Amino acid sequence: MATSARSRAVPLLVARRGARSARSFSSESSSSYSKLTTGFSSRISNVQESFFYPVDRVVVNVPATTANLGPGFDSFGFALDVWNRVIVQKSDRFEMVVEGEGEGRISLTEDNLVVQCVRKVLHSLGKEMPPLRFECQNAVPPTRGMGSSSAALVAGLAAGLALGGKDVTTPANKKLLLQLAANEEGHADNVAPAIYGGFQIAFNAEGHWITQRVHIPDGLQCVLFIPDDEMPTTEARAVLPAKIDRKDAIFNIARASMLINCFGT
Ligand SMILES: Nc1ncnc2c1ncn2[C@@H]1O[C@H](COP(=O)(O)OP(=O)(O)OP(=O)(O)O)[C@@H](O)[C@H]1O
Ligand SMILES: N[C@@H](CCO)C(=O)O
Repeated sequence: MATSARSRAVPLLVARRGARSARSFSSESSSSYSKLTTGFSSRISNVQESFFYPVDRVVVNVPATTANLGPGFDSFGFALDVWNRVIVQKSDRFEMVVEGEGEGRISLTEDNLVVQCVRKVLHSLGKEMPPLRFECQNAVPPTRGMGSSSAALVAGLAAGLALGGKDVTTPANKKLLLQLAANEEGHADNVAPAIYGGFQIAFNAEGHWITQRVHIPDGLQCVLFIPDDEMPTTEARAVLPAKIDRKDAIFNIARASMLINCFGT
């Protein structure tokens, strides 16, 4: 089954050993090389150690992701070497600064997705959100199919957990982060690679989100075609049929399985 590709970044994998990746990104219609992040974790591990310390400042780096990979609708996604950085600091008043992609369009008020996520996590930990200064340095263009909302969700939730005293580098807290982020997003194909890096197969099993890494060859690069036009995920999903034929399901199962096998051989 395919989702609407109109106005979404379309990934094309090419093996280019030793080739350089793009250093910067633009939201203009363009094709661009981006390395896949094949490391064993995303740079979410950069969150400041927070065990037993009052945390005043948190820095989170979260990658762009591409999801719906081939036949893997809502389940296959991988991380790209394009990063948003969110710096959250205790302050005497609320402040939001957005630089880079989405500047001038992304909300500067407390309804910003990153802020909402920090507040939500702190609430769930029984804490009120203190006055905070947010600095968002964005390289991920919003509403182009590069997982900008997932990057914002993961950054906000991770920052909230860290401010609430959790060490988000531990496997248990990464798992918690996956549950929180996928529940917010409704599917895990962007948030799983945003948290764990690399190529992830993610799904929901009886209310619990599960993700598994697909080992991919080193040196793969992804060519992205990024459209000028924006397409919010809600609009793209709205054109999908609620049901699919058995023959379409069979078509998809076979190709999804073959895609994973191709990466492994
Ligand atoms: N850096 C950001 N900071 C705060 N909010 C953001 C940020 N980036 C995106 N958003 C929010 O997410 C919305 C875009 O989400 P949407 O799911 O439509 O696109 P996407 O995540 O870029 O695409 P896809 O999920 O298909 O890859 C924006 O309208 C904005 O509300
Ligand atoms: N699988 C998701 C990816 C984009 O968020 C979708 O198609 O909505």
